[in-house]
Amino acid sequence: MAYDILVVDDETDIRELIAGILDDEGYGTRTARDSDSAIAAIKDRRPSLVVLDIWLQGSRLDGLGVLDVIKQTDPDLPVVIISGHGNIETAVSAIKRGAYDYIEKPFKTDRLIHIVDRALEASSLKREVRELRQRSGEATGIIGDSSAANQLRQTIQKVAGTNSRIMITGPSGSGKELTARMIHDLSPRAKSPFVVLNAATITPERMEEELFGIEDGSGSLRKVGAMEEAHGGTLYLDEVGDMPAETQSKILRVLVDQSFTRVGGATKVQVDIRILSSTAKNLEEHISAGLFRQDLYHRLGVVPLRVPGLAERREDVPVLVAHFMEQISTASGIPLRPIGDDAMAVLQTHDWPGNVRQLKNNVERLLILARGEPDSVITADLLPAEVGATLPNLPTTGGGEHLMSVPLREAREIFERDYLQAQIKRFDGNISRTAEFVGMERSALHRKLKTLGLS
Ligand SMILES: Nc1ncnc2c1ncn2[C@@H]1O[C@H](COP(=O)(O)OP(=O)(O)OP(=O)(O)O)[C@@H](O)[C@H]1O
Repeated sequence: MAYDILVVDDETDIRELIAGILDDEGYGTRTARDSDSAIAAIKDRRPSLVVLDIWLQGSRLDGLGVLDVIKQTDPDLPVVIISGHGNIETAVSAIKRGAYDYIEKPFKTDRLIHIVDRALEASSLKREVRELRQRSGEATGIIGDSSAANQLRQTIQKVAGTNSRIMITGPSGSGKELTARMIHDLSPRAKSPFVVLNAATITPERMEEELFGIEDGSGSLRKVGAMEEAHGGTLYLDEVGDMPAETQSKILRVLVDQSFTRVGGATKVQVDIRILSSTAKNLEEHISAGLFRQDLYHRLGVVPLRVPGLAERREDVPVLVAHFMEQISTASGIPLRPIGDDAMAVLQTHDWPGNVRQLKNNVERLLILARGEPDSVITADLLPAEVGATLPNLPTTGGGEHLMSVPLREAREIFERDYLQAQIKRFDGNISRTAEFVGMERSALHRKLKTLGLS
């Protein structure tokens, strides 16, 4: 998708000049001459970036005022400030209020392009980091050699290039979201956002504001919803069967004309999105029970795609285990451990009701808990009871508790210490860069390090 840059300046010459330069660079541009039309243009459709004059004569708000509105409603929208010569103080104050950078008038074309490029790069990087963090070290592809995994990859390849809507079905933890991400990553929309909305975790009262955003009484944008955030990209509706009936009708309307109104608003917002949905439930039963609209089901599931549970592809277990071990070890610095044949046999014969997610959690726990014994092979007796191993001679923690009865949450705390230690080392002790990488505020990281006894 081409970038869409909004140029806001009260001086027509400068406005047209900036828009012209950016157009020549291949960016799409829109322009606004005052604060109200700028806010209206943003409300109309979220731009990729705003180039904003600081003065805006004759406007209700000056540039800083517009900047404040943007940062309150959409803090991730990058803003480049145009300031008058010798106005460094105001420009610096703009940066403190959240602008990405500023450029002084008169400016050189190259400098404008350079700053805009950098701001766009930083914001897509920011988004990538956020998405990566959401994935929290997840696989970048479907791992597995079974014919079921091969077939799944082939189907993903086939449907990715089309714009068709897809209903992904399969049991919980089987890889539906991963499948949706792969479809997005392989599609022409890959450079635009992939936005996840999990209907099972949002209360019916908040569903519409999460999907469509909010406008207040005066028509100002208060919150960007998932539909708008996904503009140009893909919206993944997880557990779509849990959508309240009223929201289902509204989604149906979006599918028909690719536009919607925000909660509390009247203006139509046009979006270009591809919708992928998923369900672990039997939606046909939901339809018979009158809980899900049949017409919506057909429109969302133009292409149905089923992700098989792990019990249907046991041959994938060894390669998944190896993959997760490596992933966790790389992220945390915990050394890899070889896994014994007996343990692997147990893992491969287990039924995995929680599918790949459950297997992954167990691998994580094994790696963390086996880390005290360098080079030791992970044996079946280290496996948790629910996985079906016999548990004689369990190693014990300092407190005398059985290691495998340590809940994953506590195991993760042990893991967290190693993880943070490894990241700090990686960034040569630089706390700011570590904090940015692990997605924490600097002060929060400091506190965490203290609690963990690391500082
Ligand atoms: N074939 C696979 N290869 C590598 N990793 C996988 C695979 N399948 C699933 N995973 C990983 O397992 C975890 C669960 O997968 P995912 O979240 O995609 O499942 P889901 O079916 O969407 O779950 P839910 O129904 O709970 O939403 C994720 O960490 C994912 O990266």
